[in-house]
Amino acid sequence: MKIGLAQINTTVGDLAGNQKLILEAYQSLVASGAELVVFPELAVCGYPPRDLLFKRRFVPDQHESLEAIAQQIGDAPAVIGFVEANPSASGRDFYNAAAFCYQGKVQQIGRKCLLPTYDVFDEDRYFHPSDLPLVFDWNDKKIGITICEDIWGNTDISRERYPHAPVEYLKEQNLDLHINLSASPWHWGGKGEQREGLVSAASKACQCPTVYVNAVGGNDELIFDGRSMVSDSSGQIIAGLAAFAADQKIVDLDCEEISLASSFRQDLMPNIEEALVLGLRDYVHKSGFKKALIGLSGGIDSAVVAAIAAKALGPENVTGISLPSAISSDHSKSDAKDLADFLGINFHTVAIADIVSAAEDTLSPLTTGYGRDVTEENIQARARGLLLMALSNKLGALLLTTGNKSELAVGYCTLYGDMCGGLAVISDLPKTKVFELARYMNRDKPTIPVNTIEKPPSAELRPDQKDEDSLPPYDILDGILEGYVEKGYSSCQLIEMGYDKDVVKDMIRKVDLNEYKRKQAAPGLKLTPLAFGVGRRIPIVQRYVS
Ligand SMILES: Nc1ncnc2c1ncn2[C@@H]1O[C@H](COP(=O)(O)OP(=O)(O)OC[C@H]2O[C@@H]([n+]3cccc(C(=O)O)c3)[C@H](O)[C@@H]2O)[C@@H](O)[C@H]1O
Ligand SMILES: Nc1ncnc2c1ncn2[C@@H]1O[C@H](COP(=O)(O)OP(=O)(O)OP(=O)(O)O)[C@@H](O)[C@H]1O
Ligand SMILES: NC(=O)CC[C@H](N)C(=O)O
Repeated sequence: MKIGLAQINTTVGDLAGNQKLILEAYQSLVASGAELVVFPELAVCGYPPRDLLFKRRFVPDQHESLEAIAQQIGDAPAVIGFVEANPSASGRDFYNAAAFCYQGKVQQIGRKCLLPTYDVFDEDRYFHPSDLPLVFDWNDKKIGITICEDIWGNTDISRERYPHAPVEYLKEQNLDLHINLSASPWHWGGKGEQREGLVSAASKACQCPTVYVNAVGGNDELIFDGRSMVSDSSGQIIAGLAAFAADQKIVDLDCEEISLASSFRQDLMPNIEEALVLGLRDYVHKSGFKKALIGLSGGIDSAVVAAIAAKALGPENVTGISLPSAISSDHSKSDAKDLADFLGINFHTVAIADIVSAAEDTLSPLTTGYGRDVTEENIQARARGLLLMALSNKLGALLLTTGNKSELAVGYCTLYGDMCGGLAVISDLPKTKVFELARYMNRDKPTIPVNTIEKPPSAELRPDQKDEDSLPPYDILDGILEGYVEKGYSSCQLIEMGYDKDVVKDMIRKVDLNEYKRKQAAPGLKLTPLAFGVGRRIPIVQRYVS
């Protein structure tokens, strides 16, 4: 049997646009010989729809869209993810469902059994779980349909969470084909390999091929990497689709030719670069923007963000602004200009010395006698924020904010200053990884000036300031932050791991104190298993210390 895998990039809530994508992919795959076409989880409305589901017309409108799609489906079936209204409406009003459509109608409906409710997922809030996955006969073939998390029920972490794994049921069903519709976002730490293991294990258990179709594209902070795949009945992965790009392919299950896409397995840095490019491009374009704006300090964070933006949007759509103050170094200006030349982006200089002194003079009747402190440092960052947001308004370009995960963790950033902006591109990338990515981006041609990578990081908000005056070296800071923020270790555990007691206590205190800043920060693209954002919900006002 020839199966078409339609790895499409939907937009949440764009019912008309998603319908068009679904029908175009269906028609082109069927024209090329597909006998059955599979789409990702919730393809009709996009994933995750979150509280759009509570808008009274959303699910009915989405049902109408599914009906309109089904009318265009001919003899070759399409399996399409959608939200089904739950007629028994016992609290959770919907099912996360898959429609098996052919000959102009929805002929079968499968429902998700395991509802992920952890990290960025919140499906228990919306969906009712099905007891069993759908199994039915079509054209003398027995087909089983699962939806994303349903195949995760057998993993070590989820065995305790879910008492019944749908695959355990499916393996008794003598299936000819197992189909899984997914919306599985990427993060580093082996997610791709984990999925391959699960797809392969499902095939081995059911002794039949598994067709796994994943979503692709950015939606808010989530980056779906695609990498749809097929495994044969022995569990061998026999086909793979592109990573971080829309793709479609026909796989002939009767002709088990191994045709893995070359990008199927990749090193960490290409993954991070591609994830950021896709996440940034989709956030900007799906929000209705074409252009982006970045304050270029000559430092590494803004350089990496500008390089990602140039790749994602095209250099002609990116503008870098150097905003030197009275204390800015010469290299901050020349490194910013070199970067803009390397990238081919638009570049302008707007001096802020006058606006900073005007702000200080205006305040002086109220501040005389206090002495200079962080207030004046922040006035510079805020003057830049003011001017960059004005240019965003005027040029219709989205301002990208440049803070990395390390500084956002400890609050080394100015609220309403350098935190201004619509998307925090690298807010889930620790500073040590920012350096690695910058070096990686220079692999083929000069992209980021070497001086930007080699000079010591500095906020340049007071003369001769260096990040390491206020923070431990970044390799130590990032180790502590990974342990405390991502793994939940206590200070005692971190000290036992060999980190200095005073440094640990100071950094943990800073992380806890700065929750208020992160709550007001722009949304950021998720790259790690635990990002600041919807997957981490720490109270702002709290006093627990561990
Ligand atoms: N719990 C709470 N809930 C809500 N708001 C709270 C708050 N605690 C303080 N605040 C408010 O926040 C203010 C303090 O925050 P903020 O004004 O940002 O100022 P603050 O955090 O004191 O200073 C910013 C620090 O970041 C450094 N920095 C700035 C810019 C860039 C970089 C870099 O390297 O990239 C580093 C800078 O050198 C300075 O050390 C308080 O004055 C108060 O208004
Ligand atoms: N002179 C400047 N011109 C333009 N933008 C600036 C300037 N200084 C700071 N910014 C903006 O504020 C952000 C924070 O910069 P800062 O130098 O304080 O810290 P950083 O974390 O070392 O960042 P970077 O590595 O980009 O310098 C920068 O990434 C940039 O977007
Ligand atoms: N949509 C889903 O069910 C996603 C959950 C799954 N564990 C994943 O991250 O891939």
